[in-house]
Parts: sequence; C-alpha cells; structure tokens
Amino acid sequence: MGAHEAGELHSPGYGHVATVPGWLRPPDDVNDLLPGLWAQTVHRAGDGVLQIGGVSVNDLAAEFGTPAFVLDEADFRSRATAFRDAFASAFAGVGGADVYYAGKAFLCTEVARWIAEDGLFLDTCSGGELAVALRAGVPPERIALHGNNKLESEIDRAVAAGIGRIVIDSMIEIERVAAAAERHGKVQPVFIRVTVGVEAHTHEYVSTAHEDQKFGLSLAGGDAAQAIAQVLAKPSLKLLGLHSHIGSQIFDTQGFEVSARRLLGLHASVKRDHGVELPEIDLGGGYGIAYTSQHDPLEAKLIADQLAEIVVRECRGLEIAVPRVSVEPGRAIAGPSTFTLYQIGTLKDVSMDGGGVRRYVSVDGGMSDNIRTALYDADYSCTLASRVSDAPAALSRVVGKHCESGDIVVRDEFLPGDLVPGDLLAVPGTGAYCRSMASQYNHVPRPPVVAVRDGKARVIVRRETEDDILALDVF
Ligand SMILES: Cc1ncc(COP(=O)(O)O)c(C=O)c1O
Ligand SMILES: N[C@@H](CCCC[NH3+])C(=O)O
Repeated sequence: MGAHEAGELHSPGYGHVATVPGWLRPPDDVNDLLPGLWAQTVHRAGDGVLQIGGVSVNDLAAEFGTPAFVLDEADFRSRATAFRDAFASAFAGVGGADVYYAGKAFLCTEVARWIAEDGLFLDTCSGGELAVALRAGVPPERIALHGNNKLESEIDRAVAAGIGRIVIDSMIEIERVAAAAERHGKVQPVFIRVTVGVEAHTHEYVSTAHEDQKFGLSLAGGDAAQAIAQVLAKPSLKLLGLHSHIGSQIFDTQGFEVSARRLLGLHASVKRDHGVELPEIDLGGGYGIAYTSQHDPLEAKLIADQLAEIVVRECRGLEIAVPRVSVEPGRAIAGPSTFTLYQIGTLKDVSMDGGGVRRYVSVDGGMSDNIRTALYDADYSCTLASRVSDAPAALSRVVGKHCESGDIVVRDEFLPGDLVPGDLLAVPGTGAYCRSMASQYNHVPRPPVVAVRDGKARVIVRRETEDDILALDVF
C-alpha cells in the first residue's frame, strides 16, 4: 500500500474516504507496531497476540477485565534510572544533579516505592500525592511539594513531615510556609518558582512560563526578586534555590536554554545583591514523548548532556559556581510504560460531511480514562491487540462510551477492516496524565492499573466499582 496525497486518503477495500492529518499514512502491514511508541517488552507473540512483560493481552483481559491500564514495570523503572544515571553522569564533577519524578503524571503507592528504591526523588503537587509518597515510605527529605494554591493544611503536613523542599509560588505563600515552620519549630527548605517569560513550543494549556498565567513569580516584573528578599529575611525559611518549569511535551532544548539562562542570571544576582550563594537550581520537567510517528523525543542522556553544557557555560559566563541541578520529568518516565487495553463494543460506518465514510470503533472506556484527546487535541495511535488480521486497513476513529461527540480516544488510525465486537485494542503512551486525570464522568468507574513483569501481572491500582461511586451519594 503506498502513500497518498496528504489530506485525503482512501482505505482500500472499504471505500472509506476521509480527511486525515498529512502525516498519517496507511501502514505496509496493519499489524506492525510503530517503533518508539510502545513499552520495551511489548511485541506480538507467535500467535499474533500482543504481549507485555511476557503476558498476553488476552490473558490480561480475561483476568483483569477491560478497560485497563497495563504498565510495563521494567520499562517504567528503566526510564527512571536512565534519567537518574544520565543526570548523575552529566553533572558529575560540577554541581551534581537530582531527578525528581513528577508524580502528577501517574502516582500510586507502588510507583512511589519504585521511585524511592531506584534512588530518585519525588515531586508532589497536592496533599493527596504527598500522602501517597509518605505512605510508600519515600524519605521525606527526598520529597518536593509544588502548587500555586497549596492549602494551609497541605503546607502544615509537608512541614510537619520534614519534606526536603516546598516550592513557593506566591507572596502570600511565603508567610504561610514561614508560619507553619515556626509552629513546628523548624527551618523549612524552600525554592521560589520563577516565571521566566519563555513561550514554550507546546499546547497553550500546558505552557507554564509565559507572563500571563497562574504559576510562579515574575522575573521581568520584579516579583521574583521581591520574593527572594522576603524569603531570605525569614529565619524559619532556608532558600535552597530558584525553580522554573516552562511547560510539558516539549521536544527541543531551546526553551530550556533560555529558561536556564534567565534563572541563572537571577541566581547570580542573589549573590551580588544579598551575598548569598544559593546551593541549587531546579529546571523543571517537560520532556516530550512519542504518541504517534510524528513525534521524535530526546533521549534522557541527550537532555542531560545538553542541559549540563548550557548550565556550565552560563555559570562560567556569570563567574559563579555551578549549583546542584534538579529536574522533574513526569511524562518521559511514565508515559511510554503503559498502554490502555479496551474491548470493542460497536462499529459504525458514518457518512462524512465532504462525502465518504468514516468507521467509528466504540470501546468500553473513553474520555473518562483519557481526556487528553478532547482537552489538548492530542493525537494517539492504536493497534488491534487480541489477534492479527490480513484484512485491508480501514481509516477508523476510536471513540468512547460517553455522552459527548468529543469523546474521542484516537482521532485517526488505520485499523484492520474486519474488526468485530469483542476484539481488543491497545492504545500506547497512556502512562502519563491518563489515569491521573481520569474522572467518573457518566458514572463510569475508573480502570485499574495492572503492572506486568517477567510473565506476572498484578493490580497496583484496583478497578473502581459501581459501589465505590454509589457510596459517595448521601441521601
Ligand atoms: C512544576 C512541574 N514540574 C514537573 C512537571 C512534569 O512535566 P512533564 O510530565 O511534562 O515532565 C510539571 C508538569 O508540567 C510541573 O508543573
Ligand atoms: N496534563 C498535561 C500535562 C500537564 C503537566 C502538569 N504541569 C498533559 O496531559 O499533557
């Protein structure tokens, strides 16, 4: 099957004509797994059935039901340790570096344990995430707390637990954290989140360092400098460093370079203006992953080496010592580790406005387990997982079971033309910001997370039940 003109594609054998993105091409073999999108152990076994961690998806569906998030433990942990090692080696001999896994991407007690066992740190951004981290036994000094509106109760709990850093996000919060530290008779280590004025090349909703948004204290407007002076004047706070996170799903280091340069400039001014050499700096997370063939992510080693080069060069120019650097990758560790396993319920060929027919493949989940397509126009890909097929590919749209026409999981994909109800579909790259952003919309219970390793599967987040949902109602 050859490539067609961008924009209009014909699905041989089915007469489907559909407008699709220019980058989408019919595959040579519809059973092929696109490289770079799947967790490391995923492949088709001899019988054609998708396997992960040595377990067949048909067995997983039979034992755990669908929809389910299926997580390759070895993949998750090897990405985490790859970041740990890449940053340790890139910053060895200069200031050193720490990797904070951003738990907002996906967090549960078991994952928090892996993070601690594997020698990473953990970035939390709510009382709930902090509770998971503490229950998992993550050493408090290895935990960070973020958030633009941390509740006083969250601040209190974090200070009481002795967490390693609270990232201050507003002037008001300086007083709140200082008061909590005084109450507990402690000196709380803090960072200040700085808005460095960078327009990250990503979706507006996940871009976080331009001026007109809710996070951080402005560098250009002088709020950051004012916050630094106020924090330094508080005996119950210890300013460890400055923080910047420019956004998420970013593929080039340009934005990080501008951000690091501005942050280090401010860092140097603290020494000049206050005579204080801050020991650390935090460059945030945001490294992109591949959801489709159009994405080309950077390897952890390349990211670490490039950031080290930028930081060392800037520090040399500013004639300051290289501070200890931390980064906060979430998506790049969790995202590729997981696919969502769905069962097909209905199939429908629908006439399109401009002529032609589009095949709608409805699955047993949808926008309640993956809101990213509706929220950010995110692109995903998918494959028939429970068998192989030699039927010609049909241009298809995978949709959920919710009460909205925007309930789309995979906007455009070539799937075998002979799909039937009961077939299983797998959508890769759903380890980050899918389970963590899941809802109970339409009272659809949230799927479990099943971790697979060395031929064994176990539930690490159980499936929600209708009883869980009913139990919330007071009547
Ligand atoms: C402060 C902070 N750190 C880290 C992250 C993790 O980002 P990502 O999952 O894109 O690496 C985020 C989310 O964008 C964030 O807001
Ligand atoms: N939830 C976003 C990322 C937000 C990152 C958190 N600051 C996404 O799915 O892309």
